[in-house]
Amino acid sequence: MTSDFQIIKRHLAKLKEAMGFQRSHSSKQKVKSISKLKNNDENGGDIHGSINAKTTSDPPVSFITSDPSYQTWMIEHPSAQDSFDRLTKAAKGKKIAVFLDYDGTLSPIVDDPDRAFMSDEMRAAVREVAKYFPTAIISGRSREKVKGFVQLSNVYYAGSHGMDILAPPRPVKASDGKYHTVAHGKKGQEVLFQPAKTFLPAIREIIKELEVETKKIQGAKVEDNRFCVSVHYRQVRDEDYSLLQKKVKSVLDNYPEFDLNEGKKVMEIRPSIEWDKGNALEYLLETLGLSNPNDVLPLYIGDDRTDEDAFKVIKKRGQGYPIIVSSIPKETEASYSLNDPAEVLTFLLRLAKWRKSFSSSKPLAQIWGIGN
Ligand SMILES: O=P(O)(O)OC[C@H]1O[C@H](O[C@H]2O[C@H](CO)[C@@H](O)[C@H](O)[C@H]2O)[C@H](O)[C@@H](O)[C@@H]1O
Repeated sequence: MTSDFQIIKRHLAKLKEAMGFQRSHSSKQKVKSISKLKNNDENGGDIHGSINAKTTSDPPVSFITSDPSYQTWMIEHPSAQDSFDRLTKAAKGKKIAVFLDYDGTLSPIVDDPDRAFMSDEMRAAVREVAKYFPTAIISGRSREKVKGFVQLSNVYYAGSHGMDILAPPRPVKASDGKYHTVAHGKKGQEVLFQPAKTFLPAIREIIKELEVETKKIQGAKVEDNRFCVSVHYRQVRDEDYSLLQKKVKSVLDNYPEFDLNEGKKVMEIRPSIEWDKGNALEYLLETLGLSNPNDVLPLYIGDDRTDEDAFKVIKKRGQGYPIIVSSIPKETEASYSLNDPAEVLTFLLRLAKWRKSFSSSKPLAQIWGIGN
């Protein structure tokens, strides 16, 4: 007998088909295969249907909520806010570990990447969450830069899309040992995990070449993310985009050991190694002693393609909360959604408040010996 659930699923699939949804490009997909990116929206061309015309700013909330494609999408990716009681009920007797992306999640997307500041309210919310849950920020930025934006000492940081992690020392896979460097910081002994270290000299060369090649393209910006590089085109004129793309590709032709991926109005260049935000999430869970999937629920909030790798890992574990930040329907591995960084803020505050309300135990800072 066909269940109601199956009927609804079939109905949704038909609706999606009618609206022109397609599977997303995985974060590993090269930019070479994506044409005409410049005029697409924030998401680098994932979106189809009625919202295709969107360029730099988000549609008004009234439009979003009345848009049928968004409503359909929300059935499959319900709001983490609306599902809060269900999420926390499932977490009873388990530990939650919180993982957060930075740009587009903790800070709104802005034109100048150097000015993507986090609000004091958001900082306070993350600080509060990290008092009760082990918390890590996993960003595409360099670890130092994202730490400079966040300015919290009670969270862990992974930069360069997870290729630069500073975490407590714990036994991890022996094969990882060659990428470790012991560091002594405020939190005592920590270990730097940098699996792309051998690529550093080539990355320096690439940055120099890109700076020369893109100098004459107004608005183009090369960002040094230490183990990866971003070439921004948010402020590049539409008519200059293909020239910029051509120049970036011509530099990379001499560096076949690097991949070129597409983010939000940014071309992201990174070493072609099997290491992404998903691996970083697993690594952190392991080093923080949180690897038992029956006991630990990882919660990951992110907005971009590279976050999909982390969503996949959580889905594969079968336990946890992959939450996408998006105000438009898009293909994702996430199970839940939040509209924008403002909703992320409300959600984080609620999470901390919930934990605090039944907490007779000490805050993590005291247990883990880390400050805030
Ligand atoms: O993993 P993330 O922390 O989300 O980093 C991904 C990229 O984020 C930044 O670029 C994006 O945000 C900028 C500031 O709002 C915006 O100007 C840009 O258009 C976005 O793509 C960062 O600057 C990149 O290096 C990261 O790769």
